[in-house]
Amino acid sequence: MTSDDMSRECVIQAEDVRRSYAGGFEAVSGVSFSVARGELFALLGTNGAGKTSTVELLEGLARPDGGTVRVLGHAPYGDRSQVRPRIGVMLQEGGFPSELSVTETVRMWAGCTSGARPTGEALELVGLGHRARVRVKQLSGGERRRLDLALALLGRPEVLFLDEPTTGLDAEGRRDTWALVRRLQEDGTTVLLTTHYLEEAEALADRLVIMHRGRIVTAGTTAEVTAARPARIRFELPEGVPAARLPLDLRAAAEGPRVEIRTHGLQDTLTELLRWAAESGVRLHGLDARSASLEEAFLDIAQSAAETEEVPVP
Ligand SMILES: Nc1ncnc2c1ncn2[C@@H]1O[C@H](COP(=O)(O)OP(=O)(O)OP(=O)(O)O)[C@@H](O)[C@H]1O
Repeated sequence: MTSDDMSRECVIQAEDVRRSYAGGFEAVSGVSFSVARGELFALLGTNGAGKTSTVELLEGLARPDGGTVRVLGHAPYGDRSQVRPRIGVMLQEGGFPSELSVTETVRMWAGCTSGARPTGEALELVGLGHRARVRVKQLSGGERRRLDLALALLGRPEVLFLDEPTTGLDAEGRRDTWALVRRLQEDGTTVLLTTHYLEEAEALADRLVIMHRGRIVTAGTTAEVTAARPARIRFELPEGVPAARLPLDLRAAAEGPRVEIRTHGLQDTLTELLRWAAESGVRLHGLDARSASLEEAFLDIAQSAAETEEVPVP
């Protein structure tokens, strides 16, 4: 974070938070992070890592069994009446009465929301204006997600909790939602996002954490999280050019004509490769060079976390 970020008001704070379920199973085991005003913070993790269990504490749906959570300076469970009007929550399952039309659903919600946006505006924001009269039961899965989002945005929340906001949306719907989330953030909304789409976190998040089995295993910006992982260069050698002709240190990466090189010095390795190709008059088919993605970092982290947990066979 820059010093400017650090001076910004801390809007969400979790400190050594714990949550257990009946039977004593601890789903959240000492999680700490903070989110500044206007920041988009992503909570990522393996299945069952404890993301939803954590977010529910921030939304005021349950009280932590240990540690503290603060949203806008209040305890979200204990001071619910202070926090609830200022936050928007998009849950994984909206659970609307399916016989109501889209407009009726928004109006019903607006009835219990102070300072609600006009119904038409809320629907236009999420691209559902043309479906206003349709019954909820006739909406597609993606359209229901949009309705969930419209309801979360109805009260112009200062803090928005988005739990898997683009599940079921097609590629265009996903991009539209991303653009909307960016606009809200530009207007100063603080966003806490949980998602399984790492590309989504990469596109939107200022900072993120990755959880596994109730704990945070990595935290930082996307660049920080991916920095330690090698970049990748892929290409295919043309017929008649054996891998043995590649520079010595690049040969080991070849499997037949297909070559995949992993490197911590992308620029130097690429320069060496391209110089060799130019000098040898070799055309590299399908050449693709990229820094490590969040997805690769995530898979690495999940795999190494799982390996350290493996119980040795006696
Ligand atoms: N009501 C409950 N009672 C008992 N255990 C629960 C309950 N809710 C969740 N759990 C357990 O707590 C752990 C964390 O669940 P949680 O839903 O928070 O994970 P998650 O990271 O959101 O998972 P996913 O990515 O799969 O949605 C899981 O092992 C889950 O089975």
